[in-house]
Amino acid sequence: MKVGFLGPKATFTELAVKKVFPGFELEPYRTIPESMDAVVSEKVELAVVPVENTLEGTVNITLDYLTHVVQLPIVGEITIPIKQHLMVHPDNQEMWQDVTKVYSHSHAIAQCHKFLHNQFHGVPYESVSSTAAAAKMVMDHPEQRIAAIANELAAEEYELSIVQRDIHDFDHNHTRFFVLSEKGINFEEFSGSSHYKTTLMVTLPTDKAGTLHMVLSAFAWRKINLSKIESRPMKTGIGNYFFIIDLEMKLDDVLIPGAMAELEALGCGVTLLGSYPSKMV
Ligand SMILES: O=C(O)C(=O)Cc1ccccc1
Repeated sequence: MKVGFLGPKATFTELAVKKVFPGFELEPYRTIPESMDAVVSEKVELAVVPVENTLEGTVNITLDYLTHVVQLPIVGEITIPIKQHLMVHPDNQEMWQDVTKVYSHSHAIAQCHKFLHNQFHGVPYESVSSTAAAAKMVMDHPEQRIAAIANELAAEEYELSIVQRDIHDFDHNHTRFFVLSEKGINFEEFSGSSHYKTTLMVTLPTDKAGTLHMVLSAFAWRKINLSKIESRPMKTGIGNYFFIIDLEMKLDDVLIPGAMAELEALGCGVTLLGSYPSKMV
């Protein structure tokens, strides 16, 4: 089975993939949407995509592409700890404090804002497609005094020197990844986890006051725990939003279908994005 992921080699996404799919054939893609397209066009059986980080919140491109462009079932969730390190080309190791630019993925830069503000005040940073792409760029340009923020594996892969370890601003830095597949993968087998979540996409009717309150109460009186509710733009006009709601339970025959029917009776649109085991590595 082939797994698509945000490349190049040694991204955090690849780390997440390797934790639960060791020995699988890996196919790196330049962007998150390209890795999802590869599932649709059957170049890979599944894709693993970052969806939320503890420090920086939702990876908007992932949720937006999943809700607006491709319809891929979420079959699993992987959460891994994230440790960010600052790395330079070995030629520039001695003068690492004189770097003229820092490259990384926008989420990684955001996770290290305090560090960058204190240690590299005034030094510009630039976001690139992934942390590993930044590391590769530093490897390819020893003549430039640039640094990358990336993980340990990237430092090894691209033969860079880590000059500052653990530069993320808060200790509890984790990222959640979705496993997407149309192949009816049983993620419980791969992850060994039987802790399930269910994710719904809910649109509200435009003309009714208090609908969000009623949506929440449909879950509340059934004692269905919500682990996340996120609003995202419908992209149809200012103020038009839909909701992504994560429920802390497996899709059953009674409670979730009952709640979904209640939301539909309120005039909401409800789509099941997946009911899947959640693995914390
Ligand atoms: O750029 C990467 O390595 C990714 O996999 C995306 C990402 C970036 C920062 C934290 C978690 C995932």
